[in-house]
Amino acid sequence: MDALLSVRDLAVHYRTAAGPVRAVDGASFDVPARSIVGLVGESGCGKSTLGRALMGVMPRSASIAAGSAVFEGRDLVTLSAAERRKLLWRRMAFVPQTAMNALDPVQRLGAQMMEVLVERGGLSRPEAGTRAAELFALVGLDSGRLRDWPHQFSGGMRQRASIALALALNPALLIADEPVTALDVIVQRQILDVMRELQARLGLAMILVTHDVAVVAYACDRVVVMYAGRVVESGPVRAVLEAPLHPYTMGLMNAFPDLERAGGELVPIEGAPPSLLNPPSGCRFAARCPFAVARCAEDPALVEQAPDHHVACWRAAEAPALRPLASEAATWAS
Ligand SMILES: Nc1ncnc2c1ncn2[C@@H]1O[C@H](COP(=O)(O)OP(=O)(O)OP(=O)(O)O)[C@@H](O)[C@H]1O
Repeated sequence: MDALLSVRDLAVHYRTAAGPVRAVDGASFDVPARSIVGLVGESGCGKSTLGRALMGVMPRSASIAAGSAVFEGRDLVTLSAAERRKLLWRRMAFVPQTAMNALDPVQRLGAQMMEVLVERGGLSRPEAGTRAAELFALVGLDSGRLRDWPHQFSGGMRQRASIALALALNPALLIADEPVTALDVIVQRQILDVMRELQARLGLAMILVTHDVAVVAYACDRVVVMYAGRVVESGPVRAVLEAPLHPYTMGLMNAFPDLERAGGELVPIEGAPPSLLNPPSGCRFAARCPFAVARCAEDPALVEQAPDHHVACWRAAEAPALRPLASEAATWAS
């Protein structure tokens, strides 16, 4: 596969007084060029940590403990800080969890855009002015609004502006952390449409971090499902969401409303992900899994169960029989 980014056995730990929190504990997946990959899982599964580790924007207590992340042929894990900084914005860019974190509230949007284009991109001021207007148009904003302050924008417009800012220097990969979470469903769809359009028009690849499987279904080409710091299933969106092989993915599918149509009973997965301070041995989902068997006390490896469709579950071969059961609320009631 023509992967722009190849992540292998990546582990990211936080140092805490109670010991290391293994927030990402052996994650492997690929991001092919020109594709949108959804990184999905419940809160606390390590998605944001993984996205931030790839960008190299981590708190001081976090460190990459193992693994590799090869982007355009170079391992991000072993790059020096200076080499990393060169990639940031130019080859890979980040849209943080809330747009207000990307935007400076006391600077007009145009000035923020100019700063990136002139100072980081080395454009002349006239070139940067033209490019800023282009970028605003690209995300569906009127260039006249470059004179506005962030507070004059709605949530959706702010998200568009932070995407425009991330795109300023033509990155090949955009990592967006929960880009539509705080927005209502109609605006969510508009932003996801913008992201899809940009992907197609600019040939970008994106990693879209989200807790919402409906967002993945709507906007992504591929999906990586994370649970308790591990990848439990990955593959093309249609294959994974239409025929999930992991019970956690099956459970997530029941737990979210569809972005395009309401209806269908929502069934939550009982319980919560385990603490990553002392993660359980064996399959980490076993304690919440309605299909757990004795074998689940051993750790299942992530294997290619079907072409390009990876899963870490001892019972993956039985998935066709388990899926109908997983769609029943009674199965998940403890
Ligand atoms: N700065 C930190 N110090 C210690 N532990 C942390 C820190 N940040 C996150 N964690 C822990 O790391 C694990 C993964 O968190 P992370 O935020 O990456 O998950 P997530 O799936 O992105 O969830 P969310 O959507 O809530 O951000 C959690 O157990 C969390 O408590």
